Amino acid sequence: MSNLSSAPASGQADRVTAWSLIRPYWVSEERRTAWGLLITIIVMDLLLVGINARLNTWNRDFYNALEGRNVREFPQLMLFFSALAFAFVGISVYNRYLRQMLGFRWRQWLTTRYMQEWLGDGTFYRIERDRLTDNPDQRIAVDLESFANTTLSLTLDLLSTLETLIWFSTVLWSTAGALAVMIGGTPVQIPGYMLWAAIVYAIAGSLLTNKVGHPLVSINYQLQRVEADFRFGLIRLRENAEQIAFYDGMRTEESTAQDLFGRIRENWWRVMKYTRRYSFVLNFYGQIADIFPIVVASPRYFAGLLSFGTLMQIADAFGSVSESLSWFINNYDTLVQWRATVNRLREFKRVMQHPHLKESVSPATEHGGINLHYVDESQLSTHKLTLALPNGETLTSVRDIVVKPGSRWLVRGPSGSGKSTLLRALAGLWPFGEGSIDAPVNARMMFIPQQSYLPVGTLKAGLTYPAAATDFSDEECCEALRVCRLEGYVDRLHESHQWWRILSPGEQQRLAVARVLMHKPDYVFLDEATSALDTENEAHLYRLLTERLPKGAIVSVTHRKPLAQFHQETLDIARAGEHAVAYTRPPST
Ligand SMILES: Nc1ncnc2c1ncn2[C@@H]1O[C@H](COP(=O)(O)OP(=O)(O)OP(=O)(O)O)[C@@H](O)[C@H]1O
Repeated sequence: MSNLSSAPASGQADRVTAWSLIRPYWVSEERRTAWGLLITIIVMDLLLVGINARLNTWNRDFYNALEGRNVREFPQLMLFFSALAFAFVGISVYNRYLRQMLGFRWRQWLTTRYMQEWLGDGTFYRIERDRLTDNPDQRIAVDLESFANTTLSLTLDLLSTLETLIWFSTVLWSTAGALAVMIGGTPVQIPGYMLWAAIVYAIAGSLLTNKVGHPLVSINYQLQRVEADFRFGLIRLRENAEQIAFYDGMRTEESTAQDLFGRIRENWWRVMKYTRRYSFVLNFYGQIADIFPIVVASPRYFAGLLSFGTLMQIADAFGSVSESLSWFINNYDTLVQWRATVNRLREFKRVMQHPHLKESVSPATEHGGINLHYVDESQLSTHKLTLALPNGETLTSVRDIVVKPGSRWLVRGPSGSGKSTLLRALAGLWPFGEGSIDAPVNARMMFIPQQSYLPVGTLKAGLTYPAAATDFSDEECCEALRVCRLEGYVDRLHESHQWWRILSPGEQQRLAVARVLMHKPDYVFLDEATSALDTENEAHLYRLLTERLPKGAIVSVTHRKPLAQFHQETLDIARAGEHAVAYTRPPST
């Protein structure tokens, strides 16, 4: 039994945290490789920081050698520098290579999982039907990539930054010495004063940057959304190029595209405004950083307590410490984008985990919704079925029907009365309303809409969809094409095209019927599936269906009177309020 309207354990939905997005990969079946790569990268990072630290002492010796015009030590120092530089280059290159490898593996793992979750159990359909979230394609294609790579680089950079901080803090503490100041006439020693100066300097900068740049988080979230909307708008335009050209709708399309772009522009101005503000802070901070340590250390240098080499070493160490402490400032842009990406993925994950969430609070399902039961019977039946819209408004009530194997049903009714919605409910895609449906548990069902979906690929793949092309022989496909009067395409079975652009609507409808003939479902539901065909071709296809699926039930939604001859039962659907309820009557021509 499946109750489509079953409410989720609400409350759990909001528990999607950044950590719950990060964790799964690191405990997955790929964890060994993942941790192996991560640890190798961290070791390399440590080596790089070690080399930098060694260069810091080299700096002191180098400047002291220069100041003392020590020609003998100079070549040795250059040789040592070359060795360090070579090691640094080699480790850096492979460090980056492995980071890219790990980032991609993580993205690949996430993409596979998200695709499974999105496509599984009709979630993608419910998300679109109820408009639960925007642009899921962007979340899978762009946000996951950015999430994996940015999380990785931020974490690794933070780790090596911490190591740099510890290392160079010790250098600063030990080399700069204590500063003697007079407070209220009493001499006071401040040990490791350069370190304190670096800490105060970095904290002040971080607080200021956060204050100035904070609005960028939500602006970036919006920006990603409007960028995706704009891209989607252009894709729709491209997909419907012919129709737009027929309508001569270029002006309207241009203004729609301009409107969408206008929203990007609006957001972009805001991004620029706040970026300008925080760039001021960042640049002032960067400029002062060059001179600040020398100014602070100069009293001890002028007092002769520091050599020139040590002053340079202190300036270098101060730079490293304040740079490490300014990690937050330096990565503010990236952090802002990362948070926006995480928020988008959290929302997407929440919606995927609970695609029924909106249904459970919809007025249309608060009294139970339509219950779809899978029963061990060969017939399909409805009980006290009322179809409604997601907002609870009643569409129509449907008289109880029993669709037996081999029976032929005609569903009729005015446009918008709810005929397609009834098919959606029978397919388990529409929970809004009341009553129940008993569907045969092992029956194979096929729903054929007016315009059938054709995947990208060969004509054969389109014909055998949703089965794989390899599930049917070429002979079976050719035969199905021929009987549906598509013999002209028999030789093109293995050609790959965007077939929905090549085949005429009528040909696409014939292809859909050929698909049905090959799959031989127990139940076939045709929703205006032959509307693009002439009466003779339409009758030919219906004759084929009834002859070749003698035991299959056929349910047709159509406005075409001549089709009545192929059906024995009729279900008339009435709009709510126009007639009391929907009713059945014998077919009439
Ligand atoms: N996802 C949805 N959200 C809100 N309303 C919807 C949704 N899908 C369909 N509707 C509305 O439900 C009503 C019935 O639609 P349905 O497609 O079932 O009509 P129909 O009888 O098949 O019409 P036609 O004969 O024109 O194809 C329409 O008014 C439609 O706008």
